[in-house]
Amino acid sequence: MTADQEKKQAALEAVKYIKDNMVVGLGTGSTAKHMIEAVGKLVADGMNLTCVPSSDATEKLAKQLGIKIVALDEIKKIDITIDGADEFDGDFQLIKGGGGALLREKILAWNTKYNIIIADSSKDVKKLGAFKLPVEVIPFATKQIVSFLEDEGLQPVQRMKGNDPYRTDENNNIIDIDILEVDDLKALEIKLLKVPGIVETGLFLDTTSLIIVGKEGGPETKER
Ligand SMILES: O=C[C@H](O)[C@H](O)[C@H](O)COP(=O)(O)O
Repeated sequence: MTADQEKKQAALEAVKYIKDNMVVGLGTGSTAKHMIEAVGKLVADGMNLTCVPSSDATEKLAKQLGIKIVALDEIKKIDITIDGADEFDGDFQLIKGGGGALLREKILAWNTKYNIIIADSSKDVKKLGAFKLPVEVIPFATKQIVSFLEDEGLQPVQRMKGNDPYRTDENNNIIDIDILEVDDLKALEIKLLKVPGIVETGLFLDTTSLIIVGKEGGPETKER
């Protein structure tokens, strides 16, 4: 099975949790894309769903598929959000933001009753950190924060798009850092979020309820 087939299998399994009249959070990325297409089919088949997108790209695709989109402030709580991840570990901790959507994704996750993560089997790791952790920062403070992260030994690299700094949907920059040697992720998260100008990190430590992994022989569902 290819990674993309695993992603699709996980996505199709996850949409089974969606019921009529739900408010659904739509994640971002290549795995989430399969899920959004499947949600589009549910809607085409007559299901009444209201969806909140986690990025401009997701919003665009959802609209093309005829999915009803609302802004987060138009609803009280999201019933289910289905999103991808760059890595997950045995404690349901994640690294997200490879595609730069971590800030809105984390806001959605926090405002969701039940968060489902869908992934191909390569995302399953013993310890988070082979994938660099994205940190979203405001442009005004980016250079200073890079320097701070260097002093912390986190080997920061500012994300670029060609010759220009990468910009998120919220017009911020991303700095990718190396956390492979970090054992206490909660302490790291607290330390980073205290720095003025750091808006959010791609560490999702306690929002996930269910992880569905695409696998040869059928999807594996891990419940927290
Ligand atoms: O910013 C992007 C998101 O956090 C994605 O959900 C994450 O990067 C996983 O993306 P993909 O499903 O393309 O591997």
